Amino acid sequence: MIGLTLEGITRRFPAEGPGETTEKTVLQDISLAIEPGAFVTVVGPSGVGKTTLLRIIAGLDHGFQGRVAWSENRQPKIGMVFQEPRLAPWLSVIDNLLLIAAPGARAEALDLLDLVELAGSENALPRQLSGGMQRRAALARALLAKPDLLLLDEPLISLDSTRAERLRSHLVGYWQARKPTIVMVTHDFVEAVELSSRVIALAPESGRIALDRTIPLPHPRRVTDPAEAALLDELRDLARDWPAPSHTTEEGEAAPRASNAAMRLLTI
Ligand SMILES: Nc1ncnc2c1ncn2[C@@H]1O[C@H](COP(=O)(O)OP(=O)(O)OP(=O)(O)O)[C@@H](O)[C@H]1O
Repeated sequence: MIGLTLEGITRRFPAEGPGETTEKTVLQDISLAIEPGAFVTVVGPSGVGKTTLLRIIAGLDHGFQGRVAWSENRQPKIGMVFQEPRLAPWLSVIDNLLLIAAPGARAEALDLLDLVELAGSENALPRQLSGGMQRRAALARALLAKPDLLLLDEPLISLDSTRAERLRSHLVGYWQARKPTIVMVTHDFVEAVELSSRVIALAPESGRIALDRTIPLPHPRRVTDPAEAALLDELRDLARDWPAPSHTTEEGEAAPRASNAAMRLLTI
């Protein structure tokens, strides 16, 4: 198991647009120690820098100030699921999975496709799948690589609520069995509180950490548990002034986000 430490991470992007001279700071002085085997969820409004933080941790963004250090002084094996699935369009789903897997991994790849509820789609080309299905294939591909650190950018967005519920439970089962360290980004507070061992909220404007809570509750969790309910209330209070995000449906169309997460927040 691998842990990581973020020390004073600050990310500024150059000014955009003619006449704009001020740099844009999206993350400011983010310092965190993430325990080996933790399941950390990062929440925050759209544009606050959640994806940027994942990209910095993944080593895909080098333009930041600060430091990322690993608990064992070695570069971990990192699996990342991006918001866009990034499957090779000319390869079938199973071949996309096997592209970066060890030889002889076909049976395991099929098991993982089953886990993400894509059994029977292994020979389809990515374009024959919906956006949500492609994202699930990308999740299976990341799991097959057996990463020490799994970085997930909204992996369950746009799924219908029943399927999302099942996949959450599969994801927790995978985490408990394998104990990779997970850092996940989500807009869904209930998802954050149901799944993770720690929730971190980033504040708009300042780009700093607004909330950092560990969740020492066993799984499966119930949102009616007082400790969970209290944390949800705290997150809702924080988010009162956040600009409304938008999301993408299973069919890949932009849709107003009056959907799952909001409904679930309202009904709990
Ligand atoms: N390469 C870049 N150059 C300039 N600005 C960038 C770059 N990458 C990200 N940004 C800006 O940084 C901000 C944070 O982007 P990021 O994608 O990390 O936000 P986010 O919190 O993940 O948003 P969302 O929830 O909508 O995915 C955005 O305003 C974005 O436009």
